[in-house]
Amino acid sequence: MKSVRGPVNVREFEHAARDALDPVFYDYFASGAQDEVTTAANEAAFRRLCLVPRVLRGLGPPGLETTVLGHRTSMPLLMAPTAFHRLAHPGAELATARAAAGAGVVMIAAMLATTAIEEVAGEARKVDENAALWFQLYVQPDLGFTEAVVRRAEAAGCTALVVTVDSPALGRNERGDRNGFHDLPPGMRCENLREIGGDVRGVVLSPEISWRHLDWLRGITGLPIVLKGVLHPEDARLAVRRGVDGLIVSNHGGRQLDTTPASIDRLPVIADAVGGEIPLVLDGGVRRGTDVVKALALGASAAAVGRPVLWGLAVDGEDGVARVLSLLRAELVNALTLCGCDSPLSVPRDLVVEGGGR
Ligand SMILES: Cc1cc2nc3c(=O)[nH]c(=O)nc-3n(C[C@H](O)[C@H](O)[C@H](O)COP(=O)(O)O)c2cc1C
Ligand SMILES: CCCCC(=O)C(=O)O
Repeated sequence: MKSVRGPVNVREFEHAARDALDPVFYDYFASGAQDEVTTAANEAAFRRLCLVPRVLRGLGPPGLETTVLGHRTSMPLLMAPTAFHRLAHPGAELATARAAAGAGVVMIAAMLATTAIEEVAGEARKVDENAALWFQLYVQPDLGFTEAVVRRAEAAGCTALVVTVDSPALGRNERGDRNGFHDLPPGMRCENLREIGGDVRGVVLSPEISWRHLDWLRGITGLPIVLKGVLHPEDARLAVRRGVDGLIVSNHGGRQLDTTPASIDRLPVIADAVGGEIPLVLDGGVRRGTDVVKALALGASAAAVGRPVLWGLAVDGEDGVARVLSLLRAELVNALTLCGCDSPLSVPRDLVVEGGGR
């Protein structure tokens, strides 16, 4: 018998989204690079890590509010940037933005969105005039165009730039190759790329992008800069030295270089390298409130979700995304309570052990 309540967790949202979506678009959202080893590893790593709760702490119900990069958020969970929301639902990024603003979480809007950043920002503000929106950027070799995009994000009121640094080339996506999916369907454009015609194929993922470009970016904008896609502790140290404001420890959901480690497995070593100097966000495979708790314990200020938002959007537009966020919120309250923690800031490192040892 089919459930009448709808999905009760993120996994069930994925199943429902798979039923709802064109299979080619489902593959685009779900897939990883090549053998999808890393995509699978991200979720598997969370299952391998165990939580060791503390008892009798008498703390009362946990509060979830915290700050990330100085922004208040109703819980330590952000929306990772994902491209092409219109493939999931006609409400596209406007629906996602309303759900994020309604839930009081930061949305990281993708440069490759199918809705212009000005419209996304306007929609979020209709729900909450203080809604926090960050902008994800692929630095382009054409610096004039890159600057034009940054100016649009600034003018729209975005409060941080998330520079994706794990993409000196596009990962090899074999599901996309098999499906012949290399371009947006007619009627959909990348509205943040208007200056170059709106065609996603105009975007250049270039191996020539370097720390020099970061210095240039630092010089043209006062916005905080967050690097997304750092996995090596030396890069984390270089980022701190270069004045970067935050890092997203991420392997792009396994969509770029396949066989990188699970992102959660890189978090402790990055946290040690950074030594608390700048905030860390963890994404990749976060599907449960317990996953968020593990990220907090291992040194993140917050976690972010990519695909879960897309599953919610595909199933029921704004309401679907809102439901995914509220499920994760309820799971997080439950997990923190069961762990004996009363806030995202009081999750100790020794809450997490490998496999049950020590
Ligand atoms: C369909 C899809 C599109 C994505 N597009 C972008 C993008 O445009 N820019 C970017 O920096 N990351 C992009 N990502 C990566 C996400 O920001 C995030 O790192 C990843 O999805 C996290 O893993 P999760 O999906 O397991 O939560 C995309 C991910 C997916 C699944
Ligand atoms: C040129 C498309 C890149 C979008 C992206 O980052 C992803 O699909 O993972």
